[in-house]
Amino acid sequence: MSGKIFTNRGVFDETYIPSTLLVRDSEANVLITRYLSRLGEGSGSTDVTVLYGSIGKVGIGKTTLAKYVSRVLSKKAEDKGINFKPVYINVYGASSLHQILSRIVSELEMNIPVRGNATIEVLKAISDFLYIKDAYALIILDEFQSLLMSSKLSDDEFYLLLRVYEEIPPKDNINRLNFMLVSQDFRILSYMKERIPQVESQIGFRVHLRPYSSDELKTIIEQRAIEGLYENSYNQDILNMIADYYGYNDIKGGEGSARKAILTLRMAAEIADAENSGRIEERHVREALSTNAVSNIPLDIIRALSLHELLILQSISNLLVAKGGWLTSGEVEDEYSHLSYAYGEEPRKHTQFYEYIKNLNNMGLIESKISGKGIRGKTTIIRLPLDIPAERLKEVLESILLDRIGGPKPEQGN
Ligand SMILES: Nc1ncnc2c1ncn2[C@@H]1O[C@H](COP(=O)(O)OP(=O)(O)OP(=O)(O)O)[C@@H](O)[C@H]1O
Repeated sequence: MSGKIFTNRGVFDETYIPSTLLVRDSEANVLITRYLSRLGEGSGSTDVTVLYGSIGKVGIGKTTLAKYVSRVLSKKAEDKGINFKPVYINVYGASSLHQILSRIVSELEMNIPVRGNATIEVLKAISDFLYIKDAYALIILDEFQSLLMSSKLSDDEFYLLLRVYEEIPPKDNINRLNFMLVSQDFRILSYMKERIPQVESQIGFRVHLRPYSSDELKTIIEQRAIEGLYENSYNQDILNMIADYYGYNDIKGGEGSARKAILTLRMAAEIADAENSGRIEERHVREALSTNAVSNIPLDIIRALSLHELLILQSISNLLVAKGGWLTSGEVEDEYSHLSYAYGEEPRKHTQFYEYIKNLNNMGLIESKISGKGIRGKTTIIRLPLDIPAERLKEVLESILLDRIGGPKPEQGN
């Protein structure tokens, strides 16, 4: 059926990080060198680096850079015989310092119970653990501004976490816990100044990421094309069209989003593939751009959903990707129940499920109506609004769920 376009669809996934970063490589190298020398040095206070983007610009590689740096650091540390443990946490929606510390404990694979322990005890345990293992941790806190803007952590708790070296001096005076704070834009610096000035004044490194220019986007999508598409299925003009469309410059503006450029290339490739064509042509790119399907997912709203709303939305997109059309609420509830177990969660009861459906409907994330009389009698039927593409939503939700609760558990619970 298909097979002339893609060699590896996986490289177009939102969470895929190439083995080398061709753009942002200089920022990556600076960060890697800095952390590496600190790992070697040992002593010193807690190191806090801030990585931030530009107002209103998304998909510009903040998360990618942070994860890439920690990946390379892991390898380099291993070569040097240093026990290095990177921890990545998206703190969007985190409810307390205790919860964040629990995540750190589990990422570090520490075998200690955290429930019932005071926050300070958990932090001490982390510090002791690193001391005993002679290990260094780099804690990446993504979407850090969301914490600063909420009142979930008190100022004291921020200090406790980010100046852990001062609060809990390690036994051998070697600081083993460092932080990288990732944020949407520079306002993180003023929020920090306001709430935690002593941390702000000690920031070791500030890295500002700008939206990508069209040349940078060309490099990024060419790398994906090489890794994921047959060599003769695309040409440079196709890549240029996409990169020029999204590329940012001071005169024309532009979104500068690598995410959208990559998705557009993928969509054009999917359209060509679906036509059983051997090449991606200009019209495929035009269609991918004009369906504009890449831009209609209200990320902010989706990220603010509760876990079970996310699971329900994920069930709906799974079913729509598989079969399209309108779905009955019964089949959505079944799918939701399976999915919840797969993620190790107890599905909510029927009444609550309906509440969630109502909320999602009110927020414009789904459409629902009562079906006319059919074989099954009257029932609520559901679909996604036409401008939200199920496949893309599915990917977005998978990545949000991965950040929130990790991937589905290997064995299907039910
Ligand atoms: N320098 C790069 N090289 C290769 N791929 C990149 C690069 N920067 C971003 N990408 C890709 O673009 C997509 C979006 O990147 P990422 O999630 O890092 O952006 P972000 O700025 O963190 O987004 P958001 O603002 O939504 O949090 C990902 O698929 C990522 O792999």
